[in-house]
Amino acid sequence: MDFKSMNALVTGSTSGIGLGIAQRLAAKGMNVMLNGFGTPEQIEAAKESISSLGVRVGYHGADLSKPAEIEDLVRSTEELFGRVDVLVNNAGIQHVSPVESFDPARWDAVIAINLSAAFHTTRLVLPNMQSRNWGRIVNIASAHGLVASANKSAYVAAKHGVVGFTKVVALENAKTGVTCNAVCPGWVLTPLVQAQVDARAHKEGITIEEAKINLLSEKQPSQEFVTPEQLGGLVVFLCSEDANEVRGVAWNMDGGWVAQ
Ligand SMILES: NC(=O)C1=CN([C@@H]2O[C@H](COP(=O)(O)OP(=O)(O)OC[C@H]3O[C@@H](n4cnc5c(N)ncnc54)[C@H](O)[C@@H]3O)[C@@H](O)[C@H]2O)C=CC1
Ligand SMILES: CC(=O)CC(=O)O
Repeated sequence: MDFKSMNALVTGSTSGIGLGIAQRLAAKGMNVMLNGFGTPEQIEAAKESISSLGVRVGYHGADLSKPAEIEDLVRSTEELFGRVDVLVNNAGIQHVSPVESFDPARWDAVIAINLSAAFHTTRLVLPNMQSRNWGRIVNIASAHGLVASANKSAYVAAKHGVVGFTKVVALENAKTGVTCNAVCPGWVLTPLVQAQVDARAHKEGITIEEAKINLLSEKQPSQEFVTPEQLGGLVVFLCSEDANEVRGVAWNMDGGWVAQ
């Protein structure tokens, strides 16, 4: 399988896990369409980190809570590269609150960005993948797609939804060359988690370093953060020929979180 003739769309790839995955795919020779928010400098740096690997790079700022912008993102990627071979649904946000005080607007945003966006991108790329009888869809779920934690109702519901959706897409395409799988990371030290570390340090009156240790100790037996690069390596594997019969899995990479 020649990754060098392939094109990937990675949502939420201006930082964190998405950028790490985009860089690993680009290092294998895939052209990459980036998406996500950020300052012009951040977006330029993300693009440069991909183009410096000798592949083509595009950027589209679609807000994934808006289906019309998702349609434009997919259409623009197909126009730029000719087709989408690999779709990585990665964009996500977090909101932490008990159910009774959970802001309904935050609930809607988490469900839209973390779950519904994956439905929209998938429904839009599938027909062309099916007509070519090849495609890879990788959904970045979470350990929270397999088990729950208090105060994360929307996130846990969305991530469990992503795992369920992944299985359905895998089954509907099981007799084709299109596979769909989920990756379920444990803690990764990205802006999404740094905000929780900072909040914890503030609330408990401890240092940022102590807050990181406490966060890991609670859930992640390895006591080490998973890295975006490691997750990128797993996505590269799921895109390979060796993964032709990996279908509908929810593959955790979580330092032992869900083994407990
Ligand atoms: N950091 C962690 O410990 C874990 C993260 N995840 C998941 O990994 C994915 C990436 O998260 P991180 O890299 O940690 O977070 P991050 O905050 O570093 O990156 C999120 C990305 O999504 C983009 N984004 C946010 N809202 C968007 C919107 N409305 N439209 C388009 N793009 C939007 C951001 O601009 C950014 O590029 C998320 O789905 C998250 O739930 C899963 C397990 C663990
Ligand atoms: C483990 C994750 O998915 C991150 C979180 O719960 O905030």
